[in-house]
Amino acid sequence: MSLPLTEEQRKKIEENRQKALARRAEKLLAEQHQSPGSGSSIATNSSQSKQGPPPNLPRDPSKPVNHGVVFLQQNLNSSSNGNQRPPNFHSFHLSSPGQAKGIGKRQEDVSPACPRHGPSGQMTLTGISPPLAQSPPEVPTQQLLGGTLGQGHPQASQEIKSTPFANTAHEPLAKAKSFQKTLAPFFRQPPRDPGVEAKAARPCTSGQNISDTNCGSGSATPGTEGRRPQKLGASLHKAGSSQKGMCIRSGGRFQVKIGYNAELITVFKRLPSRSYGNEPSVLAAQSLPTVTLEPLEGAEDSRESLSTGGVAHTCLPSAPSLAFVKGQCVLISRARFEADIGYSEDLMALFKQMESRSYDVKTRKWNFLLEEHNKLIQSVRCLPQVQLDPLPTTLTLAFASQLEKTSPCLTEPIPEADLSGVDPKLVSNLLPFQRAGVNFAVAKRGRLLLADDMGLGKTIQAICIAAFYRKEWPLLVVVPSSVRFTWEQAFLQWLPSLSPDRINVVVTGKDRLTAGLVNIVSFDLLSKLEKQLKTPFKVVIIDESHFLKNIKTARCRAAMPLLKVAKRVILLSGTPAMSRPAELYTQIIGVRPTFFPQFHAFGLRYCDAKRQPWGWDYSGSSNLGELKLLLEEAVMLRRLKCDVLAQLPPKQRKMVVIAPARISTKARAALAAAAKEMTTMNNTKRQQKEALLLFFNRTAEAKIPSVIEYILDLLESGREKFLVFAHHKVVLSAITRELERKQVPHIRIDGSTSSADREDLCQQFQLFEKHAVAVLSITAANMGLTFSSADLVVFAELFWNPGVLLQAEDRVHRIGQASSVSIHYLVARGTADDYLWPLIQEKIKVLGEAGLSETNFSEMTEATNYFYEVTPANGFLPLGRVELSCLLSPWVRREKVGLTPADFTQPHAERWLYSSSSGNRSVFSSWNFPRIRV
Ligand SMILES: Nc1ncnc2c1ncn2[C@@H]1O[C@H](COP(=O)(O)OP(=O)(O)OP(=O)(O)O)[C@@H](O)[C@H]1O
Repeated sequence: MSLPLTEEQRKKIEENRQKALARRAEKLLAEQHQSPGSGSSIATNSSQSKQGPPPNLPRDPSKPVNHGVVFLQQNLNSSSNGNQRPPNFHSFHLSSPGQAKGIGKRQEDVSPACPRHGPSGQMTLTGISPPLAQSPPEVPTQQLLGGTLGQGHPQASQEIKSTPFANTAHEPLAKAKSFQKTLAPFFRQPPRDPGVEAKAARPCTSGQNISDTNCGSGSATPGTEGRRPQKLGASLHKAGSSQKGMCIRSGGRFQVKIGYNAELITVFKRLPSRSYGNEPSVLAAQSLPTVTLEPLEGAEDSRESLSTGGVAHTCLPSAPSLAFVKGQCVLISRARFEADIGYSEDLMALFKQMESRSYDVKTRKWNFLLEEHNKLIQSVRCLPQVQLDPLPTTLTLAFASQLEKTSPCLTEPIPEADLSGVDPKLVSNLLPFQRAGVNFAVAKRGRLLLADDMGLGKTIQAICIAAFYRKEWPLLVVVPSSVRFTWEQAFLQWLPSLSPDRINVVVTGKDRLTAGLVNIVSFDLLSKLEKQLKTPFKVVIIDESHFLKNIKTARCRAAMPLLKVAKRVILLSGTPAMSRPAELYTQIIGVRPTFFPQFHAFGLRYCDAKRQPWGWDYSGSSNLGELKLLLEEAVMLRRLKCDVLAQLPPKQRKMVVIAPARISTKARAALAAAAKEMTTMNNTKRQQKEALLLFFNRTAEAKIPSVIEYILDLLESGREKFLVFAHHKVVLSAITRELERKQVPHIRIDGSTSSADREDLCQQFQLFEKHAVAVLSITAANMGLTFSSADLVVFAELFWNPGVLLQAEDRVHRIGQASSVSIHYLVARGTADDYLWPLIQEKIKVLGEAGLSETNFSEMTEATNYFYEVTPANGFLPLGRVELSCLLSPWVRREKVGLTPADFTQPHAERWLYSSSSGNRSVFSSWNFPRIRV
């Protein structure tokens, strides 16, 4: 940390600064003398305003007259151009003290005397003229006068007070012109990063910027920002004398205290917010031999101040540029862009030549059809004092059809994709909005970010899109490790044509990444295994693609090259950016590698990039409307739950298969022992029950790491509020411990929580504004509590009484719940869940058939792939209907197919048993028994 400067050090620094500035002025002056051609200042561009193009008139240094000027500014913070960098105010020097005269006429009255320089249509002192002539007709005159024009008029927030100044109307016409030359550098933009400046710099069209034309007075005002003060220095030197003045803040306005200078007054008169005060103090600066206007104290960026008279100058924040306007084009809709730029008379004239022009009274900006973009930019390049940056190339490419007007209609309907090659089971199950998602993906040639809200079925859509490009497989699916097996199940469920042994779930770093036709790998393993890749995958799915948000992470570094070479890239995320646009960058270039090749360009435009002493800060946001349009046009499809609520069931259950790899060897051994105990043939019913309880206990401990991993993944994915139910204290405690460690706000309600506390905790959770987790006991918190502010329930453990589970689900699915509720059941292979899950299914089914439960659990979960429908066609034997009594006892099933306890713990690739109950519905888990081929 640096120590504060002492007073003495500050003085020394200030002295040195003054000296440096003086030396700089000297040097510039010398340069000025050496190159007479460049000594000219104001561009020869004259306005085509009502007054017509006046000649370049020499500055008149005569008539020293004492007078004061009060220059009022209402809104010191108003930004004058699209760059959002307010021009700064600089000191100025005038060569000839003038005779005091009244100056009070409005610009229109004086205009014949106000020379404009340069080619037709060009106004030199951009932003000074009152906006009346250029104002859109819709804007009330009073607004214009009152300074509410805003963007189109940098000084629009200034109030016009036409307090008469003495005698200005009688000033020789010639005087006015030199004001432009002299005052132009007063308001300049702060120094910018050279890189940024270079990027933003508009090529000088004819080499004729402001500095290129000599107005005959010898004073100089360069057109380029960096050169303006130099020319000013030259001007001062030639004049040989100057006046001193200063800016004094006065409420929302500021006063300029300075002696008379005819040119200065002419400029003042052209400022709409001018007002004249006759207080003695204002006159204090009169008749000084030099003119130095000291800017307001405390203004930003004192480094930018220029001192030519030995006075330290600071900059005036937000003062409008008198000479140079700079801004940018910003997209505001698929068809239109707006010019985000300060006021310039010539620019207004140019805008009015655009056929598609439209003025937005709210934003006070002009906007145009995209097809006029190139024309406008080209025309603006002829205005030396205006810099209007075009839309970035990425945008012009993305909206090429609008720019080139190749597309007759604005929103062309997305054609229906031909899904005849995709499994009918999948296609027929797509909800209408999901089908539209697949169409969108195919229209984008298989490269997109599918950013549907959580729970809207991104998995089924992604599988369908990938299946559309099946000829280009093998397919790579990169997912968080906690959902690897859920994805496997989803492929099995939705693509019956895909043989199960063609699915390769990569479980360890020793596995092969390319062993299957469908290869599912976690982010972390991908970074270890990517070197295995000899030929790139042509089709890649990335689930929870926001995991790639940080380009520096190993997972991102591993995935990005794959995405670049893949032909189809399907990114899935319900929360592509959780806090700032910078997080979107990798996902955007993942889908469109040619967009914004440099992050910096993206950062400047959309992350409000700011240079800090330590480097660039990209944590902000800017032009978000444009970013949204770009994403929607070329990268992303996003639907919110509320958009498609009518198509969604009130509850969506999902079985999440927890990765068995997370179960420790010790736990696995304990589970095997418990399973063995359960399968002892001669056990009584009571003994069987005890054995199941033992198995259940062991399962609880074994599942803890995977449960925690899943919860943390949910939090990382942006799930804000959810409930986690568990039965065992050890599980509840492990979860709360982890949440405490991660400092995630949470509540816990279990059997030891008093009824008074329960209500309080419940209220606390309901009122939490950000993310929060309610950790609840299945048996102690399944009734009487309302958690409708959440829409997700996670069951870390199962329970044999489905009625209790349903009640627990309904803590969220109740009155006050406006959304579709997601229920995730975490089920671990090779554990008691193998028994409990089918048991629960059937019990609920029975309840449903008896009219005691509205929920057809089996139907819901069938869609969530716990079961596998078997047909002889796919090589498996349907075992026929199994009696309900048998279903309630897992042993019957086992005996029926002749399994041994060891089968329960075999590697998942070999576990397949299929059976069917009524109709075609399978009722047995697809993974908890060995596979039996017919
Ligand atoms: N068309 C459908 N038919 C049947 N079930 C569906 C359908 N669409 C989605 N589901 C089910 O809805 C649940 C949520 O789907 P999925 O997990 O794909 O959502 P998601 O958008 O990926 O959510 P998240 O972002 O939370 O991962 C799953 O159980 C899924 O099987």
